[in-house]
Amino acid sequence: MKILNAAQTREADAYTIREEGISSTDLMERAAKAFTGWFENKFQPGAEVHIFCGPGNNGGDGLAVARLLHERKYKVQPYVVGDTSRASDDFKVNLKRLPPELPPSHVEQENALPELKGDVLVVDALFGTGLNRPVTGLYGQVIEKLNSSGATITAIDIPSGLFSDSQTPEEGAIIRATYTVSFELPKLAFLLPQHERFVGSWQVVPIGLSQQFIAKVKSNFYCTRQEAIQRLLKPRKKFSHKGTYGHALLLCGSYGKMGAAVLASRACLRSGTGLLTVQVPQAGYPILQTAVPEAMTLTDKNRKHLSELPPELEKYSVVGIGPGIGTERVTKTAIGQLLATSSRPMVLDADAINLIAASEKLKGQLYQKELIFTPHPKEFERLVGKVKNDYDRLQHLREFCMEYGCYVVLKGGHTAIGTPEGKVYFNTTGNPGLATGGTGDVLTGIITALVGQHYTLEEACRLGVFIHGLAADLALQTVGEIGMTASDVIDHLPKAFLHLSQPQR
Ligand SMILES: NC(=O)C1=CN([C@@H]2O[C@H](COP(=O)(O)OP(=O)(O)OC[C@H]3O[C@@H](n4cnc5c(N)ncnc54)[C@H](O)[C@@H]3O)[C@@H](O)[C@H]2O)[C@@H](O)CC1
Ligand SMILES: Nc1ncnc2c1ncn2[C@@H]1O[C@H](COP(=O)(O)OP(=O)(O)O)[C@@H](O)[C@H]1O
Ligand SMILES: [K+]
Repeated sequence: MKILNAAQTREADAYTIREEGISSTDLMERAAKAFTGWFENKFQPGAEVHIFCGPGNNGGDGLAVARLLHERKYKVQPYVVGDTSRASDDFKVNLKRLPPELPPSHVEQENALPELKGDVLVVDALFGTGLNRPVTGLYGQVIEKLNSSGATITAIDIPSGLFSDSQTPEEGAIIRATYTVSFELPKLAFLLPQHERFVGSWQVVPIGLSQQFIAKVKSNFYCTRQEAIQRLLKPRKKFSHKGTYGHALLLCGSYGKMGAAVLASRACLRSGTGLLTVQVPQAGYPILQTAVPEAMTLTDKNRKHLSELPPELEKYSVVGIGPGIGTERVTKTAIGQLLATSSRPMVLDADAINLIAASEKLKGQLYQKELIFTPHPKEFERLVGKVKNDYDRLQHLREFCMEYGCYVVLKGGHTAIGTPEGKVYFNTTGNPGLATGGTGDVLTGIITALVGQHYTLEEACRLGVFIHGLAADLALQTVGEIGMTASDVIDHLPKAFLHLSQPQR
């Protein structure tokens, strides 16, 4: 699913109106109906609903929603906030369409606002994607008052005051919504951790914007949908054999962190690799052989740390390196050798990233290779330097990927996958149960297995991140978020692959 910026969304609206020969008021009615449908599923009729409308089309949506919810027996009170003498045309049309028994309350100064009780519902229709400056003055005061009311706030399209695709200036007030119901596509702002407290839980409702327009408009940002991932999944062939599905090599673990090697290995095997060889320091040999009998285990000459590469590197189809390896000097040397000698695609995680980040020499060896980095935000900052905010982080992500021609899986709530073309795919699976040690090692194992099975690097990143989150979502049903461990995620990988390979109803 493509993510459009505010200007492109306006163009999509205009294009749809032209193509379908409808009026902008018709499109607004569709949007209001879509919102109302969502609202009816969420809240019982009879509830008290206070709808705050600004001067633009978002306010127009609010007025149309007020009329529709009133028809559906909610106790609605619309408010028209500020000077609406220059309100948008569709706002005016919908103001006129309010039935006589539903007169709007005009809020021209803050003290005209009623005291709202915490148990009422608020619909925020002050500003949408037409916001062009930070919200201050009367609108800002209204937003602060709504935020402190304790009411359940549902934002139409986007929380008022939040810029949809660039950093909101600090002085602007922003609605803290419990729910945000967005039209047709999500906004970039929803996917950034810094906006969690404003956006709350978000949903997209279709309003029939032109798919033709959306398909041809250029965007660097995408949200991954299950249907797209299902199309990537390759069924296994009847006469295939273990050689068909790649021979993965994992270089993981150090004294005290052999668990990382076990987790990455188990996840790799549960993600369809044909063969797996794991090289661990000597101290890890009995551990690996016992915990992961399906894997072949090689040992380093060093007892505690990775210090050398296995012979015949080229016989492996992919190399995954990093989980639990530590940052010893000998390990850094081994990574230098790997980058210098291997022509295979590589998945670089954890301390492999930290060692590279700390060495200009190693960074210089990254060009012209097939590389996937899987940093969490701290590791990413070690690679690219301190970032100012989430938008800045995305910019660094795109620049890093374009400079080195690599993929970066920037992990987090909506993991962002950067590509060498400067595209970013946001993942849509996963839950806070994943916020526990070892789940990143699991992801390394999964992506390594997929690259070994000849998925392209982009496919391996997108499918790998999606399936990792999906396994965690399936694990929710039995272990919940709090009790979830990395091993639970591995245990649910088979179900996750099954789920993806079955046609969805
Ligand atoms: N007819 C259409 O094309 C559709 C539009 N839709 C709605 O329209 C919204 C966008 O509408 P608009 O483009 O009218 O934009 P807004 O409703 O966000 O409002 C823009 C108006 O607010 C003013 N404004 C912007 N920032 C301000 C600030 N900080 N303080 C005070 N005033 C400020 C602008 O000068 C302009 O008059 C979408 O978010 C969506 O809710 C939907 O109804 C779908 C169909
Ligand atoms: N709140 C969250 N919601 C969804 N996924 C999360 C959340 N927190 C962490 N994750 C995921 O969990 C994994 C954590 O990886 P990482 O930080 O490397 O852990 P570790 O190094 O302990 O294995 C990543 O895939 C990340 O996207
Ligand atoms: K809004």
